[in-house]
Amino acid sequence: MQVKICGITSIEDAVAAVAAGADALGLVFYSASPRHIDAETAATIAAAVPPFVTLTGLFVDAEAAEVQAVLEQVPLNLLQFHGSESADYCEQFRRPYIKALRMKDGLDVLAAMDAHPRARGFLLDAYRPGVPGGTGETFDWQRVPQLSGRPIVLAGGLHPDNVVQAIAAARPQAVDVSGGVEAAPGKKDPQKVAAFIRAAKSQ
Ligand SMILES: O=C(O)c1ccccc1NCC(=O)[C@H](O)[C@H](O)COP(=O)(O)O
Repeated sequence: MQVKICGITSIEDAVAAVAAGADALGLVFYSASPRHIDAETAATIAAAVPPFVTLTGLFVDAEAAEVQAVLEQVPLNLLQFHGSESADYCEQFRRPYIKALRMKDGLDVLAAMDAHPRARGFLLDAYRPGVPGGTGETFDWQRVPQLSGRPIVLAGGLHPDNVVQAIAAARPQAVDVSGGVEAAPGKKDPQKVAAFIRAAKSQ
C-alpha cells in the first residue's frame, strides 16, 4: 500500500515522514488552509526530500499564474487539484496530476473520473460544504468504485486506528492522511505518522 502524508509544513516533518516510509508528501498551496505554505518554504522542504519520494503540490481553484509561479520555484513531481478544476485547466501545466473528488451524496464518481481522462489518479475525499479538504471526516468507503480501472487514493478522516479497516473496505491503490497524524493543525506527530504508515503498509 502506498502512503501520502499531506499538509507537510516543515523540513522536520518531511524528513520524519520519509524516514517512516512515506511514498509521497503533500504541500498545500491553498491560503485558507492551516497547512498552507509559501513557495519559498516549499522549496526548502523540496531540497530535503530524497529521490523516489513523490512531492505533490495541492491547489484549490487557483489562478493558473499562481500554479505556474509555484512550479518555477518548487520541483513538484505531481499536482493535486482539490477544487472544481476542469481537465483543460489541469492539463495546461503539462505535469502529472491527480484530481480530488469530494464524495458528495449523489456524486457520479465514474462520470467525474471520465471528465479527467488524463488524470493519473483520483483522490476520494469526504464532502463538507464550504470546506475543500482536510476535514478530518470519513465518507462511506463502500462508495469507492472497484472497477473504474483508474488508480484511487483514499482520503478523509483516516488515522492509525481506522486505516486498516478503510483499506479492507475500499481497496484503494494508496491512502492519504493529514489531520489524523497531526499533533496540532499544520504540525505532524511523528509517532502518529509512523503508526499510520506501519498500519497501512501491513495491508
Ligand atoms: O489539508 C488541508 O488543509 C486541505 C485544505 C484544502 C484542500 C485540501 C486539503 N487537504 C487535502 C488532502 O489531501 C488531505 O489529506 C485530505 O483532504 C484528507 O484530510 P484529512 O481528513 O485531514 O486526513
